[in-house]
Amino acid sequence: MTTYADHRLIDGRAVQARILNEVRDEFDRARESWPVGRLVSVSIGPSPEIEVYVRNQARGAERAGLPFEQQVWPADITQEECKRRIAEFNDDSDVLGIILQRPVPAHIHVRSLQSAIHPLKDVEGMNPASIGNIVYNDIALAPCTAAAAVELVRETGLKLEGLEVVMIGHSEIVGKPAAFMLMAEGATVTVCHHMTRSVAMHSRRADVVVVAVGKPHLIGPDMIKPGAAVIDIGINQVSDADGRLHILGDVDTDKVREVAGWITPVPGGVGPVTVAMLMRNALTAHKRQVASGWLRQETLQTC
Ligand SMILES: NC(=O)C1=CN([C@@H]2O[C@H](COP(=O)(O)OP(=O)(O)OC[C@H]3O[C@@H](n4cnc5c(N)ncnc54)[C@H](OP(=O)(O)O)[C@@H]3O)[C@@H](O)[C@H]2O)C=CC1
Ligand SMILES: Nc1nc(=O)c2c([nH]1)NC[C@@H]1CN(c3ccc(C(=O)N[C@@H](CCC(=O)O)C(=O)O)cc3)C=[N+]21
Repeated sequence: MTTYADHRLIDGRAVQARILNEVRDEFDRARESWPVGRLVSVSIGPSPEIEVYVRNQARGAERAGLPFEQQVWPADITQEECKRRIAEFNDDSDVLGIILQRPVPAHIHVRSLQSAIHPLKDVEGMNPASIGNIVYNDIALAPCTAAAAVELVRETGLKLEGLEVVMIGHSEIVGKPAAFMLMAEGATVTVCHHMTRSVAMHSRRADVVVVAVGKPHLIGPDMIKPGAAVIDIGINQVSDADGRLHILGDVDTDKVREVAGWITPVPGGVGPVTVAMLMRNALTAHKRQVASGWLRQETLQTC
């Protein structure tokens, strides 16, 4: 197989560090004018898979200088009680943003809860209003993972205008918003899903391939144009022969890196940048809360 001199891994941890430093500096400045509240993470029921990224979010918040509160609600909590608690957070000016961790138990209607989070506190960009705004090219509060994918394409230095991008996977929280955001940046976007006749036929002619499916090693080197950028969003837990758990992306990284111009590793690629985008969204949410007078009344009361 040909090895291309220009292949390189994109270091998501370095991108994360840069963004978190910027966000931290901005929060330091913002605090001189207005109090900055805390982020509240809500998990419903125990879930080991959620724990990893909640821990990463907590670390990211610390590095951005933001208080982070982790709540775990009982697995048998009712939908009504969840909504009541979310409404309390909406009204609490010390709560900057609400993160509703997925998955939730089967009896909980997650979309309905996401709608209950006030758009000004929707730091994950999951409220239907936030997702709808993406159609209008208003991408300031976009879903963090989709935003991370776009950020990592920018990191390659490729000009997004006119770029041929193939998005593999079209879920509501990742693939669809990522496709819209890339369109907003001027890319020509093809979206593939499980009914696409030949994903390889599309991906092979793309300048950038973004993958969010959830199947380890779905994307091999024969599916990538030499020199293309590959953004691997997949996070799949697999156990090795000794029973130890590892995470793998959707891309066969070792083989694809021989062909690709740029590739994001897993771990150390999209995951850390997703956490950074969450903190950037928190900053945007704070600014919007100030601009809309949301924090004014409370501050006057405490003066
Ligand atoms: N790094 C991060 O921050 C995050 C990572 N993830 C990871 O990203 C991956 C995807 O997550 P998510 O979008 O929530 O997953 P979903 O299961 O919601 O969506 C998967 C998508 O892949 C499509 N698909 C399934 N099989 C194929 C196939 N063979 N070829 C092409 N498309 C296919 C599905 O299409 P259809 O609907 O037509 O079946 C669907 O649109 C997971 O590994 C998840 O862990 C998710 C969120 C955040
Ligand atoms: N409401 C909600 N918001 C989410 O943001 C959300 C979600 N639900 N459900 C599941 C996915 C998954 N996800 C990850 C984010 C970061 C890492 C991450 O930081 N990963 C590191 C380290 C992984 C490790 O330490 O094992 C890495 O890839 O390098 C992983 C996974 C967020 N998700």
